[in-house]
Amino acid sequence: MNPKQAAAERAVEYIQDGMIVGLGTGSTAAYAISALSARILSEGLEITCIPTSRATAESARAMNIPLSDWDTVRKLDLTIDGADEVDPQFRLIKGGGGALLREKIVASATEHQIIVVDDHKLKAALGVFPLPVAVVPFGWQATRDRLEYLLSAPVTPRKTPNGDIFISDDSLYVLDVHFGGPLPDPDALTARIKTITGVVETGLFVGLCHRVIVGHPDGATSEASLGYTAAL
Ligand SMILES: O=C[C@H](O)[C@H](O)[C@H](O)COP(=O)(O)O
Repeated sequence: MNPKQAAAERAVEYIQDGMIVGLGTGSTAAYAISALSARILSEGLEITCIPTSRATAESARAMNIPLSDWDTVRKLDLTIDGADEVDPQFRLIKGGGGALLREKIVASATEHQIIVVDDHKLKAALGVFPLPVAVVPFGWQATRDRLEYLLSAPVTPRKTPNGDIFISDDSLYVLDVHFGGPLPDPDALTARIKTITGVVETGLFVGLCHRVIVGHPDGATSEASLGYTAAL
């Protein structure tokens, strides 16, 4: 079995009747959405979900997964999402698909955040994958220049495969910061970046992951948890 699929299917086992569940974005999270849909069908699982992107909402609807909105939900019991890099302290780089802002809002409101990855995503230190930063489109060129100056690293605007500038679900641009090596002081980095006017959010997630489930090439999974003590 595909390692991403194996990790995602293991994560879906943590979902219980009555939960409010966050649905992540990306290819790994997509496997979780399919597995969840299968459980709803086979077990009559009663849950409601908050999607982290329009694409995820569309997939969930197509698979008859009940969705909710923020009018009725303030806290989520469990969220399953992917990541681009994970370090030993469970810090993450996310946003390879541009969904970092909604993903961080959902993660911040989630009691038990499960990150599902294949073993290539495990890193001793974050920073080879470019760090996405969501910015307001107005004056983005000036925001990019200030980011480059602050961080001493090249910053490029995210483009679509056909070369247009990428626009997020919240009508923001995404600037990728190419550190090309370990992030400088990851715990303080988002606060530093947010001193720049025009920056909305970064794809650096600190203190927002409680469990990591890793899929391996042979289809086995391994997992570890941090700071989450509820009986499972
Ligand atoms: O914006 C996208 C998300 O942060 C994804 O969860 C992340 O990029 C991982 O995606 P994938 O599972 O496709 O590697």
